[in-house]
Amino acid sequence: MRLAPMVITHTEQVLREVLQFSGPADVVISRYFREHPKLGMRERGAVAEAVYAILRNRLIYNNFSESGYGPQMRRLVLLGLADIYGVDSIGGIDENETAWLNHVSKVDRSQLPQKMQANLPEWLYDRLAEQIGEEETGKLAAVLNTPAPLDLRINTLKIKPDEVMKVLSEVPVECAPTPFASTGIRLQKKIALQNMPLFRDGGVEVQDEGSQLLAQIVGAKRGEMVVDFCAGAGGKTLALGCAMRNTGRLYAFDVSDKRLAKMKPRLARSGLSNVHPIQIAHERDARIKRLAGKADRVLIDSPCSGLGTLRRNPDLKWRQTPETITEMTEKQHAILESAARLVKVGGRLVYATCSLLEDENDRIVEDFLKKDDRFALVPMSKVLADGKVNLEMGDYLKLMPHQHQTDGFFAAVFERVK
Ligand SMILES: C[S@@+](CC[C@H](N)C(=O)[O-])C[C@H]1O[C@@H](n2cnc3c(N)ncnc32)[C@H](O)[C@@H]1O
Repeated sequence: MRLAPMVITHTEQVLREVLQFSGPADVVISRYFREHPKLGMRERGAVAEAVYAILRNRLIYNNFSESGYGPQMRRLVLLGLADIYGVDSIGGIDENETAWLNHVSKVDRSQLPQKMQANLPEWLYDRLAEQIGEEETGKLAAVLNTPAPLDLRINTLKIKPDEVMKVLSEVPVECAPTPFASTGIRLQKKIALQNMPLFRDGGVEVQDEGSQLLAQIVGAKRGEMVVDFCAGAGGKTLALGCAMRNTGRLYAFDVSDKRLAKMKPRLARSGLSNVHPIQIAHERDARIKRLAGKADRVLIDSPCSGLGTLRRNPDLKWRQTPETITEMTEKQHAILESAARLVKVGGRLVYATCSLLEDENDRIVEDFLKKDDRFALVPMSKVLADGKVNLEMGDYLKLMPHQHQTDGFFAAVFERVK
């Protein structure tokens, strides 16, 4: 089916705003759709997909667009639509544009310079290449520039895994248990989950397998006191509450009331009653001090650059800079130091990010261990073996999209020994 010509103009309008990078792309796109309620579902899908394709392939498209003609924004949009739907499906383009698109579609992209193929800003490419080498960076970038699969976490308080599989097979949608996280299911295609009782009644939540695994390695148990220090909209809070079988006390702290508000409907669906969401002013808030030395487990799902989630948020690579990373690391040091106070002797502290950068990961935890001798690192290899997770790791959890088919995640586990 051919796309309506208006898809091009709508995409151009959205793209113009998204490329200013003054806010997240998904927020800009959602607002645009709210302001244009008459836009159909198919058109909305095409506009969003095209914008995401342009963000993912920006360097290659900029290069291709030099050979086209007409407004630059239109050229980028046509390249995005052609990549997703094929040249023949784009309605409203003239013969010259068709010929140009057919010409560039024959370019062998594997012959382009590696940095252009990676479609990453130069500073980020260089940092990743320094960490893992150019070849590996190329493989990582290739996967980061593809859409993520849809992973679900089963809320075992409400439903059994085989019942979920049965419901999904009736959709029908191809799915399989995730390889590492114990209650994960990976779907081969996106489905309209929001309308299904399976989702509405809290049987499943959307959550990347990496994020699920992170909650799993916290090891939260029945009856414990657990703190989710940067709980946000509660992705990991819900998984922790489920692991605790809805017993004990689970504090969900965050500085953002907006994010905590988004947790509310998710909590209601989940059936959890052991969660206490609390808005704090900052990481040294007096309300935190009352819990000092009392928590069995503290998870810090730290604010970070989010560069491990580029499959979902491709705009982040263009919005982050070396300066924003430096600011972020200052925050990360401060949060880790402060949240550590909550852990009781014998308790565990988990520092995690969805960043791929050692500056936000290894460097932060190395510095922490140097400064605070009450904590000892528990090697991730041991944490995973104890949790019967079949995954090879060294001292830290380092999930990589091209190796583990998850978002990029980092985690380190510490035990308070004195
Ligand atoms: C990676 S997100 C958390 C995602 C969430 N854990 C989940 O699984 O859905 C990081 C969170 O840290 C919060 N944050 C930022 N600064 C903070 C601080 N000083 N103390 C506590 N939370 C903070 C942000 O508002 C954001 O929600």
